[in-house]
Amino acid sequence: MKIAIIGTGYVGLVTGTCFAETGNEVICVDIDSAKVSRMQNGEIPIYEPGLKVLFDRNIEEGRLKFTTSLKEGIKDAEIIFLALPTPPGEDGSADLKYILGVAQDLGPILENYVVIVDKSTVPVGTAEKVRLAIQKNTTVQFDVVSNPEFLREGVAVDDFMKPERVVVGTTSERAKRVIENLYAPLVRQGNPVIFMDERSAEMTKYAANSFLAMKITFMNEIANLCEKVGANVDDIRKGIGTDSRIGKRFLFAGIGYGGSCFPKDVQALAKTADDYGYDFKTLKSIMAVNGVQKTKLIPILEDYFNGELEGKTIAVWGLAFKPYTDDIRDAPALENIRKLISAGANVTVYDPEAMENVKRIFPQITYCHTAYAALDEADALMIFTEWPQFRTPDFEKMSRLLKEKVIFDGRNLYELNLMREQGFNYFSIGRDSVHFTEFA
Ligand SMILES: NC(=O)c1ccc[n+]([C@@H]2O[C@H](COP(=O)([O-])OP(=O)(O)OC[C@H]3O[C@@H](n4cnc5c(N)ncnc54)[C@H](O)[C@@H]3O)[C@@H](O)[C@H]2O)c1
Ligand SMILES: O=c1ccn([C@@H]2O[C@H](COP(=O)(O)OP(=O)(O)O[C@H]3O[C@H](CO)[C@@H](O)[C@H](O)[C@H]3O)[C@@H](O)[C@H]2O)c(=O)[nH]1
Repeated sequence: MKIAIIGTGYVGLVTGTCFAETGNEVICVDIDSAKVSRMQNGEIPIYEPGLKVLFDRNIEEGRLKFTTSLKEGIKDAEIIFLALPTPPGEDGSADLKYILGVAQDLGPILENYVVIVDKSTVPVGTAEKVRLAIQKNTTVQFDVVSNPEFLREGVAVDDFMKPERVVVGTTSERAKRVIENLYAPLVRQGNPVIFMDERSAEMTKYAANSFLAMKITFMNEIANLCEKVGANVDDIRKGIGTDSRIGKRFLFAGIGYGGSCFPKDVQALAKTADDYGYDFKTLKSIMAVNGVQKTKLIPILEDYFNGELEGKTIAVWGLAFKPYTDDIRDAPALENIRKLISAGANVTVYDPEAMENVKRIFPQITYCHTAYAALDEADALMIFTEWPQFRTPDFEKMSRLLKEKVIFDGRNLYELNLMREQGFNYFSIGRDSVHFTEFA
């Protein structure tokens, strides 16, 4: 099939590349001309494990192309995906200016029947808005389908190629057949393509993300209570996760959820609820709890240094909002670094992939080539992302480099007994602290 992808970011590029991999002819369109010329020269603009191999192969075999021209991109396309940004507007609702802008532009250039697919995360009613915006400017027949994307960054290729389910919102039989054919190679193992109406598909995406954000937030609150009552949240996680009604995944307590999706999608669903006059209390609590959780280690760090961070050097391991990505959108690390800087601390950081992106926000901090280099003469270590290489470090080397043997761990990487054996003061989430040094 001939497919056009409009918007070649994380979702657009993964979608385009993976559909090229299953034999389709794909053209990716983006308004960012620098990004398009990099891709035309074979350079991949994002770090996503496993994507580069597919990207290279499909360019080489002529199934994956890039352009800045919408008209050229959609020529002869049977399916047009909209994988455009839907950032929060000033009032927290999803800003539809990118989606509706492209929809306006599509009308006059459509030539034949086409299925237009919303892959972006969009509020209930958007498919209808897109349909009206296109219809204004064309007499050509088309269908608008809602097909929300559930991939996770860091494992996006796997999630896309082997989806647990594909959700498709459409009431058109013609569009349904086209989409069924397109996804057939990806759901061969028996995972379902679930058809529903457009509004339900749009709502499904927000419900999924908000539910997951709620699961994490609930565990973070259990963790906060564990600290007070002297219980261990990791044991609680194991104890409840084995109940299949609860499930093992997304129960890891830490310094809150971040990324380009959960924060904005929970907020957008809350805004939709407000717009419809429904007081969605759970969503409001999720946002409030997560807001505080992200920097909960800072007051503990301040107490440790008797309220004085001025002139202290704080080493940071991990900047990305999660491992295996260079994405720093709404990463908890950023807010923590902002607080450290305003308290007068010197900050030395290491992240395997995300340092270039953070340099644009915090040019004044020190970027190190290795995790250990960040520790040299530092007064403390803070951990914000659970990159695997931080899990079994050389503790003796760390002891030699750090001025004080103290770790503030936002991702619960180390067992408490290990920290006791290694002689580290250690503060984590939802577990007892380990401290050899008396502090305020
Ligand atoms: N990132 C994820 O993990 C993920 C997963 C599922 C769903 N989503 C949703 O998918 C959508 C896209 O997210 P993303 O992370 O890929 O965004 P992104 O910011 O990485 O990419 C969007 C791309 O669209 C381009 N663009 C903007 N206006 C354009 C226009 N008029 N014409 C052509 N291109 C244009 C931008 O230059 C950019 O390259 C959002 O609604 C998001 O909520 C994201
Ligand atoms: O047990 C957990 C699991 C995750 N997180 C945090 O939650 C955030 C989001 O993680 P994850 O869901 O793995 O990453 P995303 O790539 O943002 O993916 C989410 O957002 C995407 C965009 O909508 C959806 O497509 C995915 O299904 C959904 O998982 C990160 O900050 C994680 O550190 C935790 O704190 N504890």
